[in-house]
Amino acid sequence: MKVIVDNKIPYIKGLIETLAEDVVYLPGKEFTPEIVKDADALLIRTRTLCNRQLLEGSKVRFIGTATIGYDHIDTDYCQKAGITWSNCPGCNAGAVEQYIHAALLLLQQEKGISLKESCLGIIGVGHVGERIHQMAERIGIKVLLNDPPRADAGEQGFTSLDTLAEQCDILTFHTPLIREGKYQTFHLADRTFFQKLQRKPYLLNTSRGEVVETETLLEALDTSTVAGAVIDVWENEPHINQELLNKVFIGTPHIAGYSADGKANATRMVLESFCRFFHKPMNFHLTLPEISRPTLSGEEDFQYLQQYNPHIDCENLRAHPERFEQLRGDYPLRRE
Ligand SMILES: NC(=O)c1ccc[n+]([C@@H]2O[C@H](COP(=O)([O-])OP(=O)(O)OC[C@H]3O[C@@H](n4cnc5c(N)ncnc54)[C@H](O)[C@@H]3O)[C@@H](O)[C@H]2O)c1
Ligand SMILES: O=C(O)[C@H](O)[C@H](O)COP(=O)(O)O
Repeated sequence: MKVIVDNKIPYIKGLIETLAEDVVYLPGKEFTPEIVKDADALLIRTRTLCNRQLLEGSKVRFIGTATIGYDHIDTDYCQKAGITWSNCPGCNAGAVEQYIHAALLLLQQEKGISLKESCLGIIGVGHVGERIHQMAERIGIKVLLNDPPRADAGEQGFTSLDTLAEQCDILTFHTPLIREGKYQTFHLADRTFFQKLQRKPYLLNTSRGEVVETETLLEALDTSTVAGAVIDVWENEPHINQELLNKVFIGTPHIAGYSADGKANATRMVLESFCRFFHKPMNFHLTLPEISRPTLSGEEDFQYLQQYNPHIDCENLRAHPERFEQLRGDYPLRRE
């Protein structure tokens, strides 16, 4: 069996070789129709666009993406072509929670936001959004939730996006990228949405860049319709809008989910899906390297930021925006 593996999936080397005879490692952007033609499976990240152009005429029967998001897989095409795919639900939700928690603490420390007197709107309340919800309740922020698919399924506790726009001081996006249909999230934050904002909120986006319309966010920052933004995901990555990078409070190279723990979960889950599909025994063991924990001092919030402070990732990106992809590829995976 031949498997092509993205060479930036950590902890997989040595394990996949026990499950397949022929394993080829490649950068995610270098998967071509010629290369995948005789592969049985692809183990990918968000950088490999899996569509007709890549897959037509190939032997590929299984695609596993070691990520939560799967908007880079043309699922309709895969269904028609008889290709099974899987993602890793929730794998790095803890890392995104850590990122948002740190961003909220920085808003409090540096922008004078009183979290306990603020209202946080969470748009998309799945694996990540639920964790943010619980974290926000722990630290005493009032929360409003927006998730039309869950509300339409009869679940309680959700409110409209318009209500969030009117009442929230901080808005955080955690939806998948859905390009069309009833639950479209492509440019969910568009001009109409920004016009409804009442409280000059901070806007946080760790979902996908295309969920927020870049030009309109820039205008909203210029006109103080929003007080500021924390942006981890960008339209047109890795060729990001540098004007936006310079204007945001925090701008990072799509690393909110980049904890060692989250990456290890993803690798384990993608291997489990691979084994289920090909009826292989799951007798591999994935262990994370031990880390020496730093000695922390000061108050609890200060200690939290000593463990992870997104300003450092922001400074690195501002110094070299052209190295967006390299900064992700060489990221020193943090612990949750
Ligand atoms: N920046 C990062 O590193 C990073 C890491 C993990 C995930 N993500 C992104 O975050 C997204 C969410 O992750 P998750 O694990 O919570 O996914 P999930 O599928 O568990 O939850 C997504 C939620 O969004 C809701 N939703 C769908 N359409 C919506 C709409 N139009 N408006 C409001 N809510 C809507 C769904 O009902 C669901 O509850 C992923 O799809 C991925 O794109 C980014
Ligand atoms: O969807 C996800 O899981 C995240 O966006 C993830 O962090 C992206 O990871 P990458 O494709 O860079 O491995």
